[in-house]
Amino acid sequence: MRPVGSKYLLEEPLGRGATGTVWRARVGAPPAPELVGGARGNETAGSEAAVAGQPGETVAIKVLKEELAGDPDVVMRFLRERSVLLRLTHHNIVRTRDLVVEGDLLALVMDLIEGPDLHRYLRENGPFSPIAACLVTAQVADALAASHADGVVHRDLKPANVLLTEDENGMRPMLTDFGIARLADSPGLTRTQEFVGTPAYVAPESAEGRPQTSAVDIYGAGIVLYELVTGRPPFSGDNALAVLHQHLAQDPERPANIPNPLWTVIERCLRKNPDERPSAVNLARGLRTVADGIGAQATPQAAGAALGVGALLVPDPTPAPVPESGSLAGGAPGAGDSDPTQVLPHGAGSGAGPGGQYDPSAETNVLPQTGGPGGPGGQGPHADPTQVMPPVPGNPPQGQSPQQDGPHPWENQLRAARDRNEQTQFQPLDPSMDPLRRRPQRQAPQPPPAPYGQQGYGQQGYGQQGYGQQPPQQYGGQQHPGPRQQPQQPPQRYEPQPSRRREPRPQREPRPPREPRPQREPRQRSANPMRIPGLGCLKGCLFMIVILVVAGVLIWNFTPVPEWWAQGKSFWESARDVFDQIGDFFSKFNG
Ligand SMILES: Nc1ncnc2c1ncn2[C@@H]1O[C@H](COP(=O)(O)OP(=O)(O)OP(=O)(O)O)[C@@H](O)[C@H]1O
Repeated sequence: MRPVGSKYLLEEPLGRGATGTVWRARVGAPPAPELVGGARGNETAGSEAAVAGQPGETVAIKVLKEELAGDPDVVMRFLRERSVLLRLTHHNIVRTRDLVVEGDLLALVMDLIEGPDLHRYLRENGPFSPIAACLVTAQVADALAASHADGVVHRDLKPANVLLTEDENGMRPMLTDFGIARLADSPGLTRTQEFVGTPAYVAPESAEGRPQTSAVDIYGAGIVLYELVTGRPPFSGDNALAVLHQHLAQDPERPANIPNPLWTVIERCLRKNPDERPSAVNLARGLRTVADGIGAQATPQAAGAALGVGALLVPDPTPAPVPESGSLAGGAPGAGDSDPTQVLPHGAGSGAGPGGQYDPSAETNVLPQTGGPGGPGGQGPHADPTQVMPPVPGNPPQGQSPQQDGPHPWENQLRAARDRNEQTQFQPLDPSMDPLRRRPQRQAPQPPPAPYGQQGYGQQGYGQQGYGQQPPQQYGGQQHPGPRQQPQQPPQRYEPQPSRRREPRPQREPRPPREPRPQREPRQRSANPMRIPGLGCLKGCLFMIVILVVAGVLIWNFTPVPEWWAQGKSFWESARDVFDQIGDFFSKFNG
């Protein structure tokens, strides 16, 4: 096990994304009291306290990729975002417990969520019923409302970033990866042309490089909602550029099974103009109204309210702005038109018609060439637009940014944060056990999903035939039969099942708390504890004097110096004599 920070031990990788690897980890023994004191002394001003975990408690730790951790801008953002992320607590947000800076390692410590993510759940269980989709997305919107109120925009909302856990009310979606898009959005990284993003969920303004606000998250929520009811995102294409272009220019196709009120919500969220999208609060309210009104058992009033949901979907008059809006595709206006990350022409905005004017070959310096399936970023005819874009090959060396030339403005904070974490109690570590040396493998492809009823989250869960038909009590105790349900079935709750994502493992014994180490005697330099100031220097002087005396005696006895001295010759005359004698010697020898 590898220690991270002063108190975390990485155990096993849970998965890897574009920005780093998530590990299951354990809180280790608390650091010695004097170290804790030292740590507090170094805490950066104004930062929130990290969540103190219990020894043995399991957590999830996202270790950011090296190229992120090596970028001074990312480190700067990491430090700046610390208090924001630690403050962000909500029922539907995965809590960030700590941010660790240790040497070149940056890591986010989070609560460990045992359930699958929504992407995996969808793949294994198929689409949700409209009611279930509304209720899940409403909770995601709750999380967004809380974060937007705090000025935090997620910017990478997608099913893979919604983890599913369960509580006494049933399954609970929890939004994770807050702030990660912001960290990855470093000028240094975008300059090296690494595109970090997921084309299927990118809002038009992000794709086009316009300023972004919290409305990008509403767009992402609209895509997620669409995907929950249909099983696929609305826009797909041969390559990422084609997908991005559809976000800009194409309206989503309406599937047959979507009730009118639900389509109203989706259509509003997917408006190209961010100012026309509802606020997160209104989205949550609208979705619950729709869920109440579209079931077979809905009252006439609820059905009427659902039909009028459009009136509820009022846009946010003051959307939270995305600071330093370096976009996925290009710089915000004013941010520098020469931004090499520009991929889509500014002119190809919402007004651009299908088949618009943009020439993919002209703006591929960020997006990978669509050279073919399997090629970097070339996603082929069956490309999955939900995949994170791979980095472009042939990038210049990572982590170069202008700030690297001079001292970074956040250097002091960085040093303080590193000091704070550098009291790690290192334990002897078998290299073969070091999880950071073993590159975590992608999880093996899962077997095709078993039929409903045999799955962990299947029939009794949130799936197409589960949650949607028998929503849990928390939603007013009413049943909301969706179009695909059989209303006669007794209400079913989501039963906790072992996650299909990870093999069940034997319960570990909690480690007994470590014995306090015996206090060590302070180190002494000599047997004599009394220190005489200047003694070291005096010893050196005496030693030099002895050497000079010995050298003098040797020169006097074994060289002709005393002779020269007696004859009163100068140094140069003596030296000339010596050379003459040597010359005579050799001429005699030759003769
Ligand atoms: N707090 C957590 N608890 C348990 N598992 C988690 C947690 N956070 C992430 N995971 C899992 O770790 C895996 C990788 O997560 P990560 O966020 O890195 O992936 P991603 O969202 O696909 O990528 P990225 O957001 O970097 O583009 C996912 O399968 C996710 O389900």
